[in-house]
Order: sequence, then C-alpha cells, then structure tokens
Amino acid sequence: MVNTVNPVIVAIDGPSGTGKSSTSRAVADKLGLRYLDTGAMYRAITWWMLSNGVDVNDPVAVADQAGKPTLVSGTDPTAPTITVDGLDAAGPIRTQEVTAAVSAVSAVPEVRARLVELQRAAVATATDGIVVEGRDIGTTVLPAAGVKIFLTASAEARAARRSGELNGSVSVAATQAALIQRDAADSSRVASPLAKAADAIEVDTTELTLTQVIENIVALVEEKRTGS
Ligand SMILES: Nc1ncnc2c1ncn2[C@@H]1O[C@H](COP(=O)(O)OP(=O)(O)OP(=O)(O)O)[C@@H](O)[C@H]1O
Ligand SMILES: Nc1ccn([C@@H]2O[C@H](COP(=O)(O)O)[C@@H](O)[C@H]2O)c(=O)n1
Repeated sequence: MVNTVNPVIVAIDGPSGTGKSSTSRAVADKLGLRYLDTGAMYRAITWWMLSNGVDVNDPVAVADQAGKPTLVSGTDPTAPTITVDGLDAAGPIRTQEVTAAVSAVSAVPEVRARLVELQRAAVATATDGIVVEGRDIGTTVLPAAGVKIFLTASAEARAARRSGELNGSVSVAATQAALIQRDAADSSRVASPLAKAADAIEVDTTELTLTQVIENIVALVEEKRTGS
C-alpha cells in the first residue's frame, strides 16, 4: 500500500554531468513529487555576485553579500523556475562565466548556510514529497531523506554527453577537463563538499540509458513508499 502519511524525500547527489537534473525531473514528474535543483540556486547567487561587481574569488566579499539577493525556486518538475530579485535567472545562470565561477562562490560557508536554509524551507512546503538534487543533499541538507542516490559516470561519458548538448562547439577534451576541475573543487572544499552519504545507493550511469536510470530510481522510490 502506498504510504500517503509521510511524504517521500529523495536526495540525488553526484558529480557534474552524471544525469542528476534529467533524472530528478523525470522521477519527480512520474511520481507526482516536487523537484528542487540546488545547483541552480548556487548558480543564481553566483550570477548575482558577478552582476553586482563582487569579486567571486574573495570569500570575505562573497560572504559579506551572501544575504542580499532574494532567490525563489519554482518546484514544478515540468517547468522548474528560478528568480533572483524578481528577475528570471534561468538563462543567465547557464553561461560559461557562471559555470567557471560557481565553485568558488559555493565554497563560502555563509553562501551555503543561506541556501541550505532556503532548500530546507522548500522541502518543508512539499507536502506530497520532493526530489532534491545537488552535491551535499544526502550528507548535509537532508540527512534523514528516505531515499538517497549517488549518481556516477565515467569522465569520458559525462564529457561526451555535455559536448553533445553544446553541438560540438567545445571539444570533448576541453569539456572533460572543465568537468574534472569543477568536481575537484567541489569535492575538496571544507564546507559540505560533494560526497556520497554512507547510506546512499550508488548508481553508475555510464552504460545505462537515461530511461534505464529513471526506471531504476522510480523502482527504488516505489519500494520505499510501499515498504516492500
Ligand atoms: N544515462 C544517460 N545516458 C545518456 N545521456 C544522459 C544520461 N543521463 C543524462 N544524460 C545527458 O547528459 C547531459 C547531462 O545531464 P544532466 O544535466 O542531467 O546532468 P547533471 O548531473 O545534472 O549535471 P550538472 O551537475 O553539471 O548540472 C544531458 O544532456 C542529459 O540529457
Ligand atoms: N548542493 C549543491 C549543488 C550545487 N553546488 C555547486 O553548484 C555548482 C553548479 O551545480 P550544477 O548541478 O548546476 O552543475 C556545482 O559545481 C557546485 O559548485 C553545491 O555546492 N552544492
């Protein structure tokens, strides 16, 4: 029997390009859950810092400004949204400039404290359950999540997937180097680094299609919901 009393909370973490966003959105949509992209929140605050002339490589300057922007995340998996001070940030947060700066900003403890508070508030309002994706969801943001998944894939597979998105405008080798560099920064920071929770289920997506990954995770969540 489906458990309708406790909303299921699904944490999906993993390195860049492993399929967290594609998988999380589809799983949430199939199961009637909300969806929160925490990476978009770190990107959004980075965009605000860059737009407001804050030196993103100065942790003191970033910490000083971390409380200023107003971030709002829409959690419909079919149409996720993010605004900063009322402006639609969905496009600007995907630029190379933001991607190159986001690891420095997300390493600042004051930024993390601010965004983790917003993330937990979003989860608290998701009365039907939610899929939350990021780097530290299972370890730090939602350590009591009912289902924890850690997605992985080889660097080669991830780079090929990302290059495909960019229509070959950036070489696979350059894409792979950038992914590895961002993962290294995210894994080595002191404040809640990218890490697999001890009780997370690792899913290596290298040889799986996106559909297979989605089906696997839907099955894991259904098992949890039905207690089977
Ligand atoms: N199993 C898979 N097989 C093939 N392609 C995949 C698979 N999973 C995801 N993709 C594709 O790989 C690309 C990256 O996926 P996605 O954006 O979901 O990864 P991500 O982990 O959220 O990345 P990031 O952390 O950088 O935001 C997308 O183009 C997506 O369609
Ligand atoms: N829980 C999280 C989520 C993301 N980050 C940082 O944001 C960057 C962008 O994430 P994407 O998923 O959109 O690629 C990521 O590289 C991290 O620096 C984080 O720290 N914690």
